[in-house]
Amino acid sequence: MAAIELSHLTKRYGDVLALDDVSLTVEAGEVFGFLGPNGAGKSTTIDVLLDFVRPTSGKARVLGFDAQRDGLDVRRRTGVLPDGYHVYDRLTGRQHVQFAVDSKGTDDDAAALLDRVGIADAADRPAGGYSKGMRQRLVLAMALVGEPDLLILDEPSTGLDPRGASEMRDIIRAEAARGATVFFSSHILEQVEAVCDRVAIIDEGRLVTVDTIEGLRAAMGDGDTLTLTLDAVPEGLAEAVGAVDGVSAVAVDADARRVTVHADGPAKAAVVNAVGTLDATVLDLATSEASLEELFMSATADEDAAAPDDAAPAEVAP
Ligand SMILES: Nc1ncnc2c1ncn2[C@@H]1O[C@H](COP(=O)(O)OP(=O)(O)OP(=O)(O)O)[C@@H](O)[C@H]1O
Repeated sequence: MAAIELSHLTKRYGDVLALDDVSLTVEAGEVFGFLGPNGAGKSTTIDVLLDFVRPTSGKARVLGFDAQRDGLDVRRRTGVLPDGYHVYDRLTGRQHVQFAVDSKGTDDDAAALLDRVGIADAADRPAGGYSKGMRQRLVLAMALVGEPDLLILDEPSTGLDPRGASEMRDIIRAEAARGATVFFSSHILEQVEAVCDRVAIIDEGRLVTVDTIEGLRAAMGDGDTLTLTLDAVPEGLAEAVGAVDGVSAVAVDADARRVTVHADGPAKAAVVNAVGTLDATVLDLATSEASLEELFMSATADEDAAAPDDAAPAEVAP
């Protein structure tokens, strides 16, 4: 059974088309990343899944239930870390988690959950005095109550330091290992890359792509960045390298005597050969995989900006 099934989901707020005909299936047990820039429609999608917002048209099924008709059933089996959750200043961390335990009617141990998210020491302090990261951890503990079948995490790393973000990833992995489906939104790409089975990219309400990270990389084609350090920058370097088949961008840093090239696999050797025909010696050579950041920028860029111009290679930052 699919954990989440969106079919032709559309949401309008007056003139704003927040979701535009979004169809998407998340399988049970998947860790699924929902990526997109600010205002893309991520929170709106999550709000529809939880029936906080009604779609203008289209359908959402969650854990086999109609999200709009059986919202209560969905919420009973789902743990949610909402965007911008406000804690109750005067209640302690323990009271918050106990409240979630009582509301869901489970027998979870509040202290154990607070320990799991790393704030056991602060369990009996009022949450009003918690830092942003501690609040985020507290709300995560509440989301974990009752071993939910589905965890919906809206920007889960907000406010977390690197260690907190790493612990968040460990918890996501552990929840998936237990059999839960995890659906989380983010614009922090490393978070997604580190834990996700698949990723959807949404932009301006439209689903741009749904794929694995590896699939995304393969689809982008012109994968790698090649950096050559030379003994000198010869005349016509950018032109010679830019003319190589498979090169999509060239940048020359004359001061550092460095040329950075965006090229597909076979083109890399041809680039080195092209430099060899000029009056220059290659002192050093480094390649790196296209980062998810580049993939994301490329997937959400305007079509004009995304398309490399073969005739005149665009500059890329070295
Ligand atoms: N209640 C609302 N009334 C009017 N417009 C709204 C409302 N909620 C969202 N929108 C608009 O819908 C679009 C999608 O917003 P949404 O909050 O879903 O984006 P998001 O991807 O979650 O963004 P962010 O990463 O900034 O949280 C935006 O243009 C936003 O201004």
